[in-house]
Amino acid sequence: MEKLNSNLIPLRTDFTEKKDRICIFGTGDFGRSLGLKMLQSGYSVIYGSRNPNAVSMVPKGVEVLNHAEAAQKCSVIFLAMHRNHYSFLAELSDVLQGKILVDVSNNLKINQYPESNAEYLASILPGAKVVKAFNTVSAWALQSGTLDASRQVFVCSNDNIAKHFVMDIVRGTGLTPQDRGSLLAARDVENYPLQLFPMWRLPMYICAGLTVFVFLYCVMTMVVYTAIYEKKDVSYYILVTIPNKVFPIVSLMLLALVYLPGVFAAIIQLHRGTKYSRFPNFLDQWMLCRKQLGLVALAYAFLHAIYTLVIPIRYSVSFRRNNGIIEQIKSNNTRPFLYSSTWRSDTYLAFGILGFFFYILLGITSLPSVSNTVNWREFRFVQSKLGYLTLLLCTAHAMVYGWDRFLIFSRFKWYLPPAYTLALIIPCIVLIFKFILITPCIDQRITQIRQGWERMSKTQKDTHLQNDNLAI
Ligand SMILES: NC(=O)C1=CN([C@@H]2O[C@H](COP(=O)(O)OP(=O)(O)OC[C@H]3O[C@@H](n4cnc5c(N)ncnc54)[C@H](OP(=O)(O)O)[C@@H]3O)[C@@H](O)[C@H]2O)C=CC1
Ligand SMILES: [Cu+2]
Repeated sequence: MEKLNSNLIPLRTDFTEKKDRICIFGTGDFGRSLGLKMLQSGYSVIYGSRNPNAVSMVPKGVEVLNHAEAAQKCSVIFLAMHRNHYSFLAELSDVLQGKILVDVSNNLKINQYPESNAEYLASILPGAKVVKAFNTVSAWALQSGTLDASRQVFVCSNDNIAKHFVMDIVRGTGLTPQDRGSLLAARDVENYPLQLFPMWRLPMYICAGLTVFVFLYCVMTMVVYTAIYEKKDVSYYILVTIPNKVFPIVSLMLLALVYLPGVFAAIIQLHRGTKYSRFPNFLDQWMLCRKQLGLVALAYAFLHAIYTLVIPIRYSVSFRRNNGIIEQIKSNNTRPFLYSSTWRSDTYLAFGILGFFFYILLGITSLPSVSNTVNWREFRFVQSKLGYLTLLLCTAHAMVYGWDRFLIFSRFKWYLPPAYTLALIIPCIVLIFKFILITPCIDQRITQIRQGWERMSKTQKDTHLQNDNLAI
């Protein structure tokens, strides 16, 4: 304790100039914007530049000195320059000894260098306290004050005190610091601004692939087939009828794909008899993007609902309806009221509405602001139990809608089933396996595996049995 205090106290007194003086090396875009922001937030700013006398455009009222002079006056120095210029800092190692150096740099490509810029800086100046921060906010955002994107600033360093000091500066400028740990995290922090929706990429590819496939399949089975074999032109299906098949079909497939990896994982665990082994890489990736898959599925379900609502106002539909009435009048023959059709249409509509309702509920609970208000068990209950219920209702909705058009009743050839029968394959697999997995003996086995039963000692097993109610 004694030793710890003697280490900490002198350091803290070193940096008592909080809200006082901050040094920025580099008078480029970022250096100028950061300086302005610091001034507005109540800090005084000194710039370190190669040509102190030739510098223009820096905020009014700031001092511009050469690097060594500027560094001497401050204990915190922001390096607003590119990594390839860091080498000259080695000459300043004496004056930078013990100072906090904030590395704000970004690269042009992900993993451009073998080590992160911050670690590289720390290797050039072993005597300085390197902190990675501010690289996730743009110069433009700092200057305009409209931080449209994230206000979060990731901060990491091997020196805890220096890190917390910089986190206070971040707070002082109205931004939100997020502690990312040691400099080992710097590589991820540097890659972060270069990423473009990394978690959305796989779901988007899957969604685009399925959409194109189902669309072409529908065009072939509905438009081309009818044109060739029935000599009828129904190409107008392409704008509403076919999209209103593609959206629900792909939505149902995607929702099933959210739950399929869970089934695979359970089967793998059952097969291996332990949960202490890694899943194949593809399954890991798949598990990680389930939320995004679910949200795309929800968006498609929305489109399906909207497309369905416009059906009555379509010309082709009202024409057929009116024509039907005229036919009946002309032939003086009233069609009978079909109870089976009433039941069928009401059933699939009811399943559809309830399925859509739970779909939306699932989407809402995945929003961070909502999921923060429920505990882990509640979240799991909603996402898993309600998720399967949604899948069940939506699958039932599709089955009842098209049951008479199923494979064997299809007017198409057996090798060209209607697209929605294809769509039912994955949901049915998931639901059947889920049903098998929740049967008591298999469920118990999975719970044992998840609790690492085999690896436990007798006493551990006893405690587990006592705590059984708490088990997942
Ligand atoms: N622009 C942005 O939106 C963001 C930038 N960053 C990072 O901030 C850093 C600076 O970016 P930015 O301001 O846009 O870049 P600029 O090219 O606009 O400015 C870089 C500054 O570095 C200094 N410099 C240039 N060459 C040398 C050298 N050979 N030796 C020493 N100093 C040199 C110069 O300052 P002087 O002439 O005064 O010496 C120059 O103005 C980069 O690492 C970038 O990745 C991070 C987040 C956002
Ligand atoms: Cu539907």
